[in-house]
Amino acid sequence: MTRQVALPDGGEKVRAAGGEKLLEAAGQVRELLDAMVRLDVRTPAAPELVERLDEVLELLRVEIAPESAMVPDLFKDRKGDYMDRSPVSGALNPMAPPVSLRMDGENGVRTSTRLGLPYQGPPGRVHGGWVATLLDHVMGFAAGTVDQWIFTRSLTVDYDHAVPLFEELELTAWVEEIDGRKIWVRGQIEAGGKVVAQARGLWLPPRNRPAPQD
Ligand SMILES: CCCCCCCC(=O)SCCNC(=O)CCNC(=O)[C@H](O)C(C)(C)COP(=O)(O)OP(=O)(O)OC[C@H]1O[C@@H](n2cnc3c(N)ncnc32)[C@H](O)[C@@H]1OP(=O)(O)O
Repeated sequence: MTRQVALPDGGEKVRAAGGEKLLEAAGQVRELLDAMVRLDVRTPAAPELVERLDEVLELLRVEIAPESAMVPDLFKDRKGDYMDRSPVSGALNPMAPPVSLRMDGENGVRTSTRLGLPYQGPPGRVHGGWVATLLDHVMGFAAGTVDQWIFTRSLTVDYDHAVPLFEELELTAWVEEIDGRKIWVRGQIEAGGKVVAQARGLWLPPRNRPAPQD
């Protein structure tokens, strides 16, 4: 079973298209997100922060595309820098940790990441919703989100142990079984060499799409 899996390129296309500065800005906003959750509520920097951010937003208001322009047609191939805006692996999305995906054998996808305070759930641990998000994302790519949409139909996550903040997390996902349109995928997160979370899920293309090739 050999499957073609297209992965986000970690911003290479953006860089090649002259978006180096925008990538740098995304990195700064990512740093800003981290700073926001580390500020004291009475920080004396707040008034100036508001003023400076207002200037930044003023600059952007005339540049940003309408929301509808950023939503691609579901049944056309994904083009442009759509993947660079993803909330998990999008180099241009400051919400994304980000993760840079790579192949792991023929049917698997692997990545590593480290999450900081914006992702904190219980003290010192990654928020469970983000644990599921990370797994959903890498498992979706392992399922073969290849220039077409394949959706998560079911995802069951086992939170075996705490998923720690500030530590290197190894994420892997692999296709377990293909049954017609149904693609069953497994995924796991390791920290310090131990599996801390694992998941199994079902991925499906929309009904009017051709079935994936075995
Ligand atoms: C940019 C990169 C993104 C990375 C990927 C990230 C992943 C995502 O965020 S995806 C977004 C979240 N998911 C969604 O929006 C999906 C919403 N759901 C849908 O659109 C539809 O339900 C869709 C397209 C998945 C499936 O549609 P449809 O084929 O009509 O569904 P449905 O008939 O309910 O199920 C199909 C089959 O799966 C089976 N099935 C469904 N759930 C289960 C389950 N839990 N266990 C076993 N079988 C199941 C059904 O019984 C059915 O079987 P059969 O065809 O043999 O009768």
